[in-house]
Amino acid sequence: MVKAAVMGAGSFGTAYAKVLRDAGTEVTLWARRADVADAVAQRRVNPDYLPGVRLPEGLRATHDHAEALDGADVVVLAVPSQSLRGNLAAWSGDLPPSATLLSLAKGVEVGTLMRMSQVTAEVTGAESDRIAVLSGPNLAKEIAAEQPTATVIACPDSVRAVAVQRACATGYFRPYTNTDVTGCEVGGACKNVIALCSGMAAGIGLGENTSAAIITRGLAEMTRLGVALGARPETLAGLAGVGDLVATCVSPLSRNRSFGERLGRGETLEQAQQATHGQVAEGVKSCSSILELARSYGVEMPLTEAVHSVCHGRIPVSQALVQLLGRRIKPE
Ligand SMILES: NC(=O)c1ccc[n+]([C@@H]2O[C@H](COP(=O)([O-])OP(=O)(O)OC[C@H]3O[C@@H](n4cnc5c(N)ncnc54)[C@H](O)[C@@H]3O)[C@@H](O)[C@H]2O)c1
Ligand SMILES: O=P(O)(O)OC[C@H](O)CO
Repeated sequence: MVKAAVMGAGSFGTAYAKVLRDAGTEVTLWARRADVADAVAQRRVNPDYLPGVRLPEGLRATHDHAEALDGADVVVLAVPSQSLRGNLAAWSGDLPPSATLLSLAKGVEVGTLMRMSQVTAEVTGAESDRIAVLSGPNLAKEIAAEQPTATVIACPDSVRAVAVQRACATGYFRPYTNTDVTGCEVGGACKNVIALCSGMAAGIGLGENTSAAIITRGLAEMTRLGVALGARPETLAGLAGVGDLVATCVSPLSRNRSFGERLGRGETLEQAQQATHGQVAEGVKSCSSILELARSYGVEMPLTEAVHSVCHGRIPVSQALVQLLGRRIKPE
């Protein structure tokens, strides 16, 4: 039986641990907080992150990272992107040397401008064929409710991708494989920023024409960046690109969209942050790193630029809108 360590017991780490366990994989979930590990191990619940969800029998949980990692074939990295480097450094002495390292995080590191697979390679020294990413339209609460969900598992080594695919395929969770790690990571990181934008538009009262324009032009700008970084455009047209973009831009369950909506309604960044109750809206930080990355490749990302101006330049959403619509008109 495949053995997995899921490192991070937030919403998605917990939901994906359930998927793996439901698929027949042996799973240990590592929680940063001892009380969360105890709740999962003893009562089969994670009330802070997935309230109301009954977790499967046989799902182990611990607060001790070495215990979770011991003998794992797959190590699932389920912490927020800006904390991945620090967490990996703390775990690196205990990572099994031939395990597949599977990142669930959707972001670009501030400062280094690295994608999560690059951070993982740098910190652990693992070869790129051992590093995989999972990305797609995967709202944790819907997965935990066992609603039909598809995703993409990307790894340069297709044998490893298929092994992870088999370890998490269930009646409600359908993983596809891909070798385009860059495309999946660019899609996952950029869609959070576009979802912030979509939420901002909804928050100031705009309707579906605007929403559709943001999603479509958001796809165009994330595809431009992906291609510049070596991704395949087909990946951005798939589940990890347009699929995730649509789910995140339209769902009230998305933390990024909800965060943007609060800003659109006139709340400050601090007020919106407080309302997340400690959960991550990854796009707030990644809009800076993505924008810097895009500029370094000469790629235009006007929606990302607008989100960055609102979040970090502190301009009102209405002013960002005027700036966007004042851009030079051009062919599609
Ligand atoms: N929630 C979803 O629906 C979903 C779906 C797909 C991908 N993701 C991605 O998965 C990653 C994790 O998201 P999540 O929803 O599980 O996040 P979350 O905010 O619900 O939980 C984060 C978890 O990481 C732990 N953690 C460890 N070190 C941390 C640190 N230094 N700072 C903050 N938290 C730390 C927290 O204790 C917590 O258990 C993100 O990159 C997110 O974009 C989330
Ligand atoms: O809640 P969000 O905005 O972090 O989005 C969750 C997932 O990434 C959707 O696929």
